[in-house]
Amino acid sequence: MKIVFWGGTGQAKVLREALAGRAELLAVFDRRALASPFADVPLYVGEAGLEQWLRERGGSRGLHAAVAIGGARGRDRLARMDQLGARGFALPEIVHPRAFVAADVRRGEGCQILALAAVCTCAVLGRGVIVNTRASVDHDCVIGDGAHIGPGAVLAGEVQVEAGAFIGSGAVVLPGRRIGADAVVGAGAVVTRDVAAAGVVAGNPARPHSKA
Ligand SMILES: CC(=O)SCCNC(=O)CCNC(=O)[C@H](O)C(C)(C)COP(=O)(O)OP(=O)(O)OC[C@H]1O[C@@H](n2cnc3c(N)ncnc32)[C@H](O)[C@@H]1OP(=O)(O)O
Repeated sequence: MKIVFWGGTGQAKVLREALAGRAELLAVFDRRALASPFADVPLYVGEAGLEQWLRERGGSRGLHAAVAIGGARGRDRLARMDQLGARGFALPEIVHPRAFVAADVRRGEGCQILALAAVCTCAVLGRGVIVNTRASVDHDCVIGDGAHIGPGAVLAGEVQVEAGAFIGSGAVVLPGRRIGADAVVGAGAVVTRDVAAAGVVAGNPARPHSKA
């Protein structure tokens, strides 16, 4: 598969490694004028850079794209997926060969499931979801579009994570809890109660977090 990435930072490096030997990376795009993260792949800046590249190449026919935007920026990832899809790129899922994904897991386009992650039976992943390195999504979890389950986070069974939410590294969410849309769960938090939409929680047990 021939692929381009939108996003030229750490997530791009991780995605390329996840695809090693299975895809040819042709170009990286970013809204900022960054140095390319790869010595052998050029970085083009912004929409204008993408347009120029497509003109030179003669279009997006047969090409794939992945959006390498992580952190709490799930809405940005989804918006960029929409733009690339509208330009004719296919948006494949990227599953690291050393991730475990149960055969019955349903997942939307453009999901990214990284090394040593586990996604267990009857889980449902929306569009553009990231299950990051060594994260665990247990049985019957439902993860909304654009949500990001951070490195090493653990979702017990039947957890619901709504669209755009971000679960920080190493957080634990107890069975059946609901994390509202666009909420942020801090690194290492232990979530014992539901989290409201757009809420930010941290600590053990997790409590609403505000800047000091
Ligand atoms: C591969 C990858 O890297 S994927 C990306 C993974 N990224 C993460 O997991 C990051 C998750 N984000 C966090 O945990 C953040 O710190 C948040 C969202 C909880 C808080 O962010 P901010 O409000 O910007 O926190 P800020 O850094 O200003 O710290 C404010 C206070 O909260 C404390 N704090 C920050 N994060 C946490 C946390 N996770 N748990 C407990 N306390 C925390 C800080 O120590 C600070 O306390 P102080 O004022 O007494 O020194």
